[in-house]
Amino acid sequence: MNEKEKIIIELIRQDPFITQQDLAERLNVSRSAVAGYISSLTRQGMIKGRAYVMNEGPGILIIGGANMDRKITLTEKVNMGDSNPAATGNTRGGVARNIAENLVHMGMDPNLLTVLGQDQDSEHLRKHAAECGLDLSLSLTRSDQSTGSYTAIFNPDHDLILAAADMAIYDTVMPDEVRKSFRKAGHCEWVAVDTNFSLEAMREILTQTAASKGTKLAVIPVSASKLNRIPYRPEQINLLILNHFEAITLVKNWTGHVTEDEKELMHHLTEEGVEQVIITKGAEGAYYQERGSQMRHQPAPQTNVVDVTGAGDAFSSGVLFSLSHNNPLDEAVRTGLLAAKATLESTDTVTSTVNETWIKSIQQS
Ligand SMILES: Nc1ncnc2c1ncn2[C@@H]1O[C@H](COP(=O)(O)OP(=O)(O)OP(=O)(O)O)[C@@H](O)[C@H]1O
Ligand SMILES: O=c1[nH]cc([C@@H]2O[C@H](CO)[C@@H](O)[C@H]2O)c(=O)[nH]1
Repeated sequence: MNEKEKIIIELIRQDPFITQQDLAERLNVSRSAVAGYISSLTRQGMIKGRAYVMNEGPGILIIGGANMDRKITLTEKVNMGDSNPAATGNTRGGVARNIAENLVHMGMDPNLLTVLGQDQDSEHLRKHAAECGLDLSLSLTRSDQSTGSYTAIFNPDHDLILAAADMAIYDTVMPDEVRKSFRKAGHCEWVAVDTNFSLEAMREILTQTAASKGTKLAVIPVSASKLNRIPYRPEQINLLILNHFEAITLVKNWTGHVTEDEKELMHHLTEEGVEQVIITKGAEGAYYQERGSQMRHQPAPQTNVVDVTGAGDAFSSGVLFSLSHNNPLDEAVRTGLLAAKATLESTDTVTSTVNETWIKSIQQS
């Protein structure tokens, strides 16, 4: 390496984006002479090439259900034990999948670890994921199981009468499959898990997350009946987002205390060791608390409810987006409430209204 080449290397080290023209001026030589030095340095292996630096954003792994949802809305008051006139429709669902799709719309690049059958529903879910850019490369397939499905029946006012979940496929996920997927995923800033997988698989998810330095864990229950799939390791949970009824049930399961009071529910969950807890309560909005501080509350914004499915998932997506972009919990809850409002005002479980432009506009408001 001659003197000029040594200076060029030093200048590139100080500013990897320095142009050949700038180098020429600093060395008092022509730009074409600089081009000659650069090709010589490249041949010598001192310069490996020019590269664009991508903004990868925070890595986030979402784990849990990807279902087909069947929505049945009665057109008249329910008549139990009889045939009821209704309007039906199918949509994509699954708490983990809904959250992952919302995050893709918001401009993030989440990886979804789920399990799908080999049927029409899985074909539809895979095709849609490919179209919207949702990464399913870590997901598993079962040829002998049906893709998860969720059938919800609503009264004419859009209130849920009952829902039925066929999700046996999720119980087939084995801890060693979870281990392999974590190895493939590499480092993530956040792991967010719903409670569709079995307790054994969930244990492995918590173990793998704890073993990955600096990775935060969010747990988002899908229903009160699946709360027993959360391993009792509250101190490993950085963020717990659950609705009021789930909070009452979890506190009872974990501590034996029976209470409906938000302050007491928060107290118990944070005392057990959870770092940040958010309890959503329908039109009342969200209560939240960080361990060692006071409970706070934000009311839900005025909303014209069209369809309630997916509101909780949109809320969780807004919170995860905001926290993974290093915003404080107050701001994350505000984003969650606004995402839930947009979803409630749409018939879609995941609404395309909540997208990158939307995120920018609410950040400025
Ligand atoms: N009737 C409503 N009016 C206004 N906002 C609502 C209403 N219902 C739900 N929300 C919003 O959605 C958020 C989540 O709703 P909720 O507490 O019912 O959780 P969830 O049971 O997980 O929801 P879902 O199962 O319907 O997705 C609330 O915190 C609130 O912001
Ligand atoms: O047990 C479950 N019930 C419902 C859901 C999903 O909840 C979504 C609405 O919040 C809906 O899409 C359904 O599939 C799930 O993933 N597991």
